[in-house]
Amino acid sequence: MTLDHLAIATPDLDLGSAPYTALGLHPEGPDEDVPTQGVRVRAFVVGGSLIELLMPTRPESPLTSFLQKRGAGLHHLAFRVGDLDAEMRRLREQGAAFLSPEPQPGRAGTQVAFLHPRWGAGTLIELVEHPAGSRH
Ligand SMILES: CC[C@@H](C(=O)O)C(=O)SCCNC(=O)CCNC(=O)[C@H](O)C(C)(C)COP(=O)(O)OP(=O)(O)OC[C@H]1O[C@@H](n2cnc3c(N)ncnc32)[C@H](O)[C@@H]1OP(=O)(O)O
Ligand SMILES: [Co+2]
Repeated sequence: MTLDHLAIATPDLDLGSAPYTALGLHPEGPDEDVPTQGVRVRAFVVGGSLIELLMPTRPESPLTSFLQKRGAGLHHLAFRVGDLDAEMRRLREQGAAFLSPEPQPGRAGTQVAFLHPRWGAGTLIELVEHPAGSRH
């Protein structure tokens, strides 16, 4: 399993990007809206992983309540899996609690599923399956 991305919550993508651009990182492509999650994403490639900055695009986005309750900063870790359905079945057999019953659309054509932060010992953990042939 590999680390697919770290996600950082920010109220403003340009503000949130400042430390990463100062470090010499560049956005991978244009910002992407993911309406099913209520977020806009800016992704920076770091080695084989991404840092994703997430900004809410509507009041009921999970990022809106996160920013209100906790402020800007690390929001979740995401691990890349080959077969998301199989991995969800395997973890459910061990008692894992997913936040939605089925995989949902993520950025760049991915399918994603989130595990409750309680299961993640205080960290929100996401599993990601990429479409065949994609790098990031
Ligand atoms: C860009 C698209 C996609 C991708 O391709 O990568 C994404 O990453 S989308 C990212 C945004 N989507 C999500 O986060 C979906 C999953 N999240 C949720 O369903 C909710 O955010 C949540 C985790 C269930 C929290 O919902 P909320 O309504 O805010 O509930 P609470 O405030 O009551 O929180 C419950 C509990 O969990 C703790 N918490 C909340 N968020 C986090 C977090 N990001 N990291 C760690 N812990 C978190 C919160 O403090 C509460 O703890 P207790 O008080 O101890 O119960
Ligand atoms: Co994510």
